[in-house]
This record gives sequence, structure tokens and C-alpha cells, in this order.
Amino acid sequence: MKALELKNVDKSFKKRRGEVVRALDGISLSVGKGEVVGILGPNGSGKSTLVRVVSTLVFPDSGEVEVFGVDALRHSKKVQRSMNRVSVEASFFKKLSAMENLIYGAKLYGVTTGEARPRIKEILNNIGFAQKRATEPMEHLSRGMQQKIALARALLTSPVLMLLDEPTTGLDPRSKKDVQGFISRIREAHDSSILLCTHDMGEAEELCDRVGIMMDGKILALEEPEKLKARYASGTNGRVPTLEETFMAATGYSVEEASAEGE
Ligand SMILES: Nc1ncnc2c1ncn2[C@@H]1O[C@H](COP(=O)(O)OP(=O)(O)OP(=O)(O)O)[C@@H](O)[C@H]1O
Repeated sequence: MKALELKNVDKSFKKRRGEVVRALDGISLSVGKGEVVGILGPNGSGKSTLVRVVSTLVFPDSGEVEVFGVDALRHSKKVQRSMNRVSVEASFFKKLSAMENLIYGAKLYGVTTGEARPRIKEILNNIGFAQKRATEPMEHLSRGMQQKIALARALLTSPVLMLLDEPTTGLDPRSKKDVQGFISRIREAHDSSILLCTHDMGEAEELCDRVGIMMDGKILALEEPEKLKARYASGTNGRVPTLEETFMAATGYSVEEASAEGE
């Protein structure tokens, strides 16, 4: 059984002036148990819509979505419990501390305070998050630290399918490395299944078992980073292309150009 399976998923949005945007155009993909699948795409390619459909925040127009073998469209409440979405707009009670937010998050998933506390301490230790900062109000923490707490909250309910929507966008290079290191450790320690959306080539290459390139609501190719690069190797004189070059070869655009088009 797969952690996540999508078959032929379509989702369109009506814009002002009656224009229709196909945010998801026949998307099929799977994430195996313990696998990290990356979706690499510029702004507007449909990554967030994909994550929102899987997390049952948005209903697709057609297609099938299964999470650990359960139909996510029919049994949204049930599948919500087996996954966690971490996005930049992660919501916290800003006046409460990280510890309080984590305990609250655990309670939502039926984990008692007594059970949660030692696990929170262990997780915070693992990510090198000073225990004393965990009692400060969230609003005093940097964005990188808040993002780590968002990941820690998702981990509390493991084993889960984690949906990471641009987990390092907007972070300074140091925090970015920290968060990426944390994601690597999550996969080693927790055997989590992860769908990671990013527009960062290096991040996809470093963290993912397979990477898909997304453009205009379609996934153009989905395979191991090495194979993906080999597929689009022509044009670099036999040298293995970078993922940036691969993206260019697959779409005809650089990530920056494609982002400008998508907006
Ligand atoms: N609620 C909505 N109403 C109308 N259009 C939408 C809505 N949500 C997404 N779209 C459109 O669907 C397309 C895909 O958007 P989406 O946010 O999924 O892309 P993305 O790859 O996540 O981009 P970004 O990296 O900027 O978040 C865009 O053209 C966007 O404007």
C-alpha cells in the first residue's frame, strides 16, 4: 500500500473576467512508505493546490486521492489524522510558547499532555532547539525557529504522511540549512513518507528519493534526481546537468522565467 496515491486529478479555478486556470491537469503520482517525493515547480505551477487537495482543504473536480489506502475524498476526517501539512502560513497561537503550541497540536491528534511532553523534549533535542526558548512566546522566535516548531508539531503524530509546502522559502541561508538537516533526520529517524514542494533545485536533489517537475498543472517527469538529470543530459556535452539545467531542458524556461509567466 502506498502512503499517497493520486490518479488523474484535475482542479480548475475561475479567475475574474471568466478566465479558467487548470491548476492541476491530470495529476497522477504516488509516494511510497518511507519515501520522499519532491515536486519542483515555479510560482503558479500548481504545487500549493496539489498539497491542498491532498490535505483535503480543496476538493478536486475529478480524479482519485488515496492516503494509506483510504479514499481521501470520501473519508477526509479519517485521512486528516494520518497526515500533517507544514506550510509557510503554519498557524500558531503567537502569544503562547512553542511548548504550549506543541501540546495543543498533540491534543488535536488525541495525544495526552503526559504522553506529549517527553516526546516534545526528545524532538526539540534532536533538532537542536534550546529547551529554554521553547517556553518563550512564539512571536519572539525567528521565522526559521517557527518553521522548525511547525515541523516538530507534524512529527509528534508520527507515523504520518508529511506534506511540506515550500518548507524553507523565505529563510536565511543558515536557517535553511538547519531546516533541511532536520528534514533529513526526520526521514532517517521516523521513516516518514514525505511530499515536498519546492522551487529550490538543490533542496529537491538533496532531500528527495524522486523528483517531479511541475509546470502549468502538469507533472512532466517524476523519477530519481540522477535519472531525471540523465534524461535531459543533452545540451551539456555529456556532463551531468544540474537540476536547474534539467528544469530548463524539460520546460524550456528557467525557474525564474517560468515563475514570472505563472504570476
Ligand atoms: N483559490 C484560488 N482561486 C483562483 N485561482 C487560484 C486559487 N488557488 C490557486 N489558483 C491559481 O492556480 C494556479 C496554481 O496556483 P498554486 O498556488 O497551486 O501554484 P504554486 O505552484 O503553489 O505557486 P506558489 O509557489 O506561488 O505558491 C495559479 O494560476 C493560481 O493563480
